[in-house]
Amino acid sequence: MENVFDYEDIQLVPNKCIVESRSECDTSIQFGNHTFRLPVVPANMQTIIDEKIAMYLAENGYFYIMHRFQPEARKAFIERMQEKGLVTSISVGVKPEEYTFIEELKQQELVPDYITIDIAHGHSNAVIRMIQHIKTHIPETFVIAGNVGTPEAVRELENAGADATKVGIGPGKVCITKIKTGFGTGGWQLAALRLCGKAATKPIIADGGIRTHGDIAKSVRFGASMVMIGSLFAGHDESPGEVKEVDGKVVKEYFGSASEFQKGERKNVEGKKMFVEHKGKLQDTLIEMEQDLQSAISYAGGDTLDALRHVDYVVVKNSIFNGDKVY
Ligand SMILES: NC(=O)C1=CN([C@@H]2O[C@H](COP(=O)(O)OP(=O)(O)OC[C@H]3O[C@@H](n4cnc5c(N)ncnc54)[C@H](OP(=O)(O)O)[C@@H]3O)[C@@H](O)[C@H]2O)C=CC1
Ligand SMILES: Nc1nc2c(ncn2[C@@H]2O[C@H](COP(=O)(O)O)[C@@H](O)[C@H]2O)c(=O)[nH]1
Repeated sequence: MENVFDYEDIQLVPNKCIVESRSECDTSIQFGNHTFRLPVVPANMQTIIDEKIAMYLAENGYFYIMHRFQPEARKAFIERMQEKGLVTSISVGVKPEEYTFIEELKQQELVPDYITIDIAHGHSNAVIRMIQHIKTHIPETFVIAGNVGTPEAVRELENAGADATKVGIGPGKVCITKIKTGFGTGGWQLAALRLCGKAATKPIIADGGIRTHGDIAKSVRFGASMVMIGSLFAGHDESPGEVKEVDGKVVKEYFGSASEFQKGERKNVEGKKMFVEHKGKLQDTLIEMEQDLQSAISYAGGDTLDALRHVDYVVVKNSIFNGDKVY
């Protein structure tokens, strides 16, 4: 495979600025039937999102995807969001009970705006069958299918009816898939995104491996409509998860959805737990992301996200931080 690189190997090349202030740059994105403030979505993981955060995000114009690890809570969640006129966005798996769940959503008029099929190895007949099941029973729902790491998988899931595909096998901060199986896009996630983006005819979500806000701009440059982020959203005041003090510093837990902490057993474990430094308010991070992305758009020489999609780039293998550890 040629042209393999990751986020830290790439720098985007600036164009002449067309705005007087970065605040003129518009970071909004249309995704499905809705427009969101940022092309960013917190990962659908139990230590990243809960109902309170989902509501905050929806009320403030951000996209969200609720996780699927409290399956029995999903209907009441949809109901509460619908009562408030908010976007509804949930996750499902592929086990037999999930088929019944989809049928019940239809019968009980609890059709969500977005459903994400959240599976480790999304290039599979199990995911194709679930896409088709959702599209048969609730065709109006926007279906995000994943995760995948190849152009073939993107095409196959799109052909099965997916409205968007999620790209990233193993680049995540708490991922150990690459170590346990030897497979994935870890270390070349941005190049995999580029290949998938070229094959896609519908939106793609870049998932995993985002370590700096600049990586969001790079993801958009290489084809992402939306960027899913876990670790940068972990550790906030609002983040679910255990808090503790280590060496006088407050830290919060962040664990993988395929970790034994999530699964409750040590079987097919492909995720780990770590503690991240406490980061303050989620709102402050979202605002900083928006400002950094506005700045990126200004360097791209435009005033909307589209400007980022056409900028030139250079490969500066492992050198953009000049040896500094910035994250
Ligand atoms: N983005 C990523 O790189 C990764 C993400 N994850 C996250 O971990 C969570 C758990 O994922 P997952 O294990 O798929 O969910 P589930 O535990 O719900 O498994 C879903 C179904 O797929 C089967 N399955 C899982 N992996 C494979 C595989 N490699 N080959 C064949 N069948 C498989 C499972 O059977 P059985 O368990 O019996 O094999 C099960 O029937 C998800 O939230 C996922 O996003 C996990 C790993 C990688
Ligand atoms: N291989 C695994 N990947 C996982 C697991 N739990 C979540 N994930 C993926 O990571 C991203 C978040 O990545 P980050 O670099 O932003 O922290 C998340 O969206 C999932 O796709 C897991 O247990 N194993």
